Amino acid sequence: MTPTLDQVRRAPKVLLHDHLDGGLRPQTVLELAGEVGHQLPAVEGELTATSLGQWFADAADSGSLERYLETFDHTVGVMQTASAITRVARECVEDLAADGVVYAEIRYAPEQHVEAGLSLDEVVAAVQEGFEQGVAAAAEAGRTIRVGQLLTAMRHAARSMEIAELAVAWRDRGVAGFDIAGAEAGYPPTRHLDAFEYLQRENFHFTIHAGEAFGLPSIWQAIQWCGADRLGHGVRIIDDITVHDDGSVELGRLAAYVRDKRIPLEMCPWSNVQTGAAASIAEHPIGLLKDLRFRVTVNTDNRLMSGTSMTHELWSLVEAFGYGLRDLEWFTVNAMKSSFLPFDERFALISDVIKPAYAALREEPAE
Ligand SMILES: O=c1[nH]cnc2c1ncn2[C@H]1C[C@H](O)[C@@H](CO)O1
Ligand SMILES: [Zn+2]
Repeated sequence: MTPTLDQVRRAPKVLLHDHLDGGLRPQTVLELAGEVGHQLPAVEGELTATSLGQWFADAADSGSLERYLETFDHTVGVMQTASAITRVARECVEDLAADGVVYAEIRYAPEQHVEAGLSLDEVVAAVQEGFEQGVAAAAEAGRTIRVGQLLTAMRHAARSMEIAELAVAWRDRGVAGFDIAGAEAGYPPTRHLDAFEYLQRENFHFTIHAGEAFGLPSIWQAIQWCGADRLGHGVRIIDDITVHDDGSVELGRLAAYVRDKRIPLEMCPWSNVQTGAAASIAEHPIGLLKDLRFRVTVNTDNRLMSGTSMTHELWSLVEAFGYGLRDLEWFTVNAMKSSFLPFDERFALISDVIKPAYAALREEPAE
């Protein structure tokens, strides 16, 4: 059954890969830049929330991860005080809840928010405060959402051990896991091996951006050297899959391992189109990977830069691949199973929230 856009909007959604500094409202960027005197980029015509939002989308639509990442100067630049960070975190949760997201893990790099003198600990506290305000505001608006923080270390920098320790220190106060992000080529995840080994000794969870702008060696290192629980993007796993002329499919050893071990792929279709990792949504490897029953999840990555939302990502897949409600439920249950929440809580969200809601949507009369 093909869903309507309104049904996709109302369906419960789970988001594992969303950057806090990639999801600001354009209006908030404008206001915060005015408050702190941050110089925003020159846009065509008058500088308004609309023209600024368009600037982000155009600049990010670059075909290169490096140029895509340059746009973050203008979001990170206005997120240097506790009040600004708290506001962005609160609005993030409100926006996700309004989009029908019921569970989200939201990431950012604390080390990028200390330019005006905040300590790493104060940054995490400011985000947590904003998340709690956002959950409360969503509840007042009749929406139930649960959120956790993922602390990211920048792969070109050298603070991963410190950030890993910060994540573990906050594990019972809102931080669900750890990640590394930033330019991939030239910065292999093994540079941060000490941090990953520390996290494993602590029985903590982490995901690694890998297989986005760089291919199989990056994925292989993330899994086999670093021990990643999930792959951020992981889209280049497709390079280890051969589709023969007769339609038969052959998996290389790494692709087979990823599928056999049910390693979750945090796929972000529109982000990949912008950075050139996929030519279009219709040609995105997610279609084949889903058919082959990899543990695929659907995510937004950067809602501001991609002008996207969970509804928009899923709806684009419905349009490109003809997915129905059962397919969307499969992505959602995959994501919930792959979250860094304790098992019993994941299980409860699947059986008490996700499954009943999708069953009810399927019961709705066709338009
Ligand atoms: O898709 C991405 N790949 C690698 N790095 C990314 C991506 N999206 C955002 N980032 C970076 C830029 C942000 O400032 C940082 C922390 O959220 O993570
Ligand atoms: Zn990302």
